[in-house]
Amino acid sequence: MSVASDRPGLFVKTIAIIVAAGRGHRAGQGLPKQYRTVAGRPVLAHTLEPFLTHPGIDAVICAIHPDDRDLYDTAVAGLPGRERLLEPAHGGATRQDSVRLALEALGTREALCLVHDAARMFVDTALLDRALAAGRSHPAALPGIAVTDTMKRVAPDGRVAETVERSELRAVQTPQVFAYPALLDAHRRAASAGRHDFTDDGGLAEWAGLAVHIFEGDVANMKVTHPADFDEAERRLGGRTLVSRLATGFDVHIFGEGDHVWLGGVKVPHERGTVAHSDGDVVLHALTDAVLGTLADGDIGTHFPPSDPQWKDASSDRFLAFAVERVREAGGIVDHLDATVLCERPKIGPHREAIRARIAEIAGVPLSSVSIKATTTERLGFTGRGEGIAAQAAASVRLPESR
Ligand SMILES: Nc1ccn([C@@H]2O[C@H](COP(=O)(O)OP(=O)(O)OP(=O)(O)O)[C@@H](O)[C@H]2O)c(=O)n1
Ligand SMILES: C[C@](O)(CO)[C@H](O)COP(=O)(O)O
Repeated sequence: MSVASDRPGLFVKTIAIIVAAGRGHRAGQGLPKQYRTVAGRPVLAHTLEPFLTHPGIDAVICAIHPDDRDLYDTAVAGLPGRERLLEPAHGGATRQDSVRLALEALGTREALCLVHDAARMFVDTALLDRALAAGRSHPAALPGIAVTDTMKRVAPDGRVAETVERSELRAVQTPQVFAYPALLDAHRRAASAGRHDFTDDGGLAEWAGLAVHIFEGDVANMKVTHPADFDEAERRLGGRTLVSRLATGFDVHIFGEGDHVWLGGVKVPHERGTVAHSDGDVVLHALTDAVLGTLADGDIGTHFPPSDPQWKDASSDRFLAFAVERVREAGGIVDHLDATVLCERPKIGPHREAIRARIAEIAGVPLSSVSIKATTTERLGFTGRGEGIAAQAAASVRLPESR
């Protein structure tokens, strides 16, 4: 595993940094992409396994976002080679910052260092073998693949400025490999120079004056970046296709004594409260049923029976979080949550944005995936008479076809 230090040109240790602190904005939905499930496992677990089980790699460290510790712990639980995984470092605002912070956290000297994107989940042993071989011969080496399309340089107005000679071009991937001290020095210099915008370590190493070499990459080593990449990743790992499902939910609570109601996880002042076993949050209850409906997995009462004293006065956050987690465990993605509140009062408008934000937080979806609407019933019926409050909801998800 380790390489003898007294052999010139070789290294005591080989370490791998997996950068996993990004937010995955381009991937669109839900959790940061490295924690989303593909073929039943988080992307990060797929990515880590070949590194943790490669005989030429001594230790692996991830750079993670400080908010993601629980997701990270879940993703790495039970991985083979787990004992080689170091305590994660906190990443930074850019990929470049995340790499530097992981390098600083290592404090290793005589090391050969691989840097890899958590989002490249198809790295295999052969590519790692090529990376390690290249790293032993060059201070900096990157996997590259020849481009097969004709390349144009394009002006901001869309006009083609020139056709670029493609035989000289390579699309560069990770794992990129470096001598640890040279890479740390290059990162420190770049940060001191106010540069935080290098999209890969190869570019930063080049800027720092290192001789950067290319070795053969792998066309299969894609980076999951856009939503469609997840469908492609699922297809490769088992031929599963995601299909859309839509379901609805409905809930009612009677008004009783109190000075507030809970709506979408937000405490809304009102001259009445709700009579309920839990906190009586009709919005979260209707949404929970809608999400469970997409799985044909019963309803809120199936999983949290009102007869069970442990749910007495329970905050309804956990009901929706549970339902969303069921979708994710099934390898699915929650695409959209929509609810309409039916009541004469309280007025929902002033609380709408707070409710949307709270639901997005509970469900782990972007704000743009949550919609809250409200209507009176023109003084008709129980809501019109102010006897109670109701909510109806819809949820759309994508689930593996086999579900
Ligand atoms: N501040 C950041 C930004 C990115 N990354 C990591 O760098 C890799 C490649 O970046 P990219 O695909 O751009 O990921 P994101 O930044 O998460 O995606 P997006 O740009 O769509 O938000 C990912 O594994 C990502 O987690 C990181 O560790 N720290
Ligand atoms: C490091 C990288 O994967 C090499 O192709 C790429 O530069 C990451 O780019 P992004 O802008 O972070 O998606």
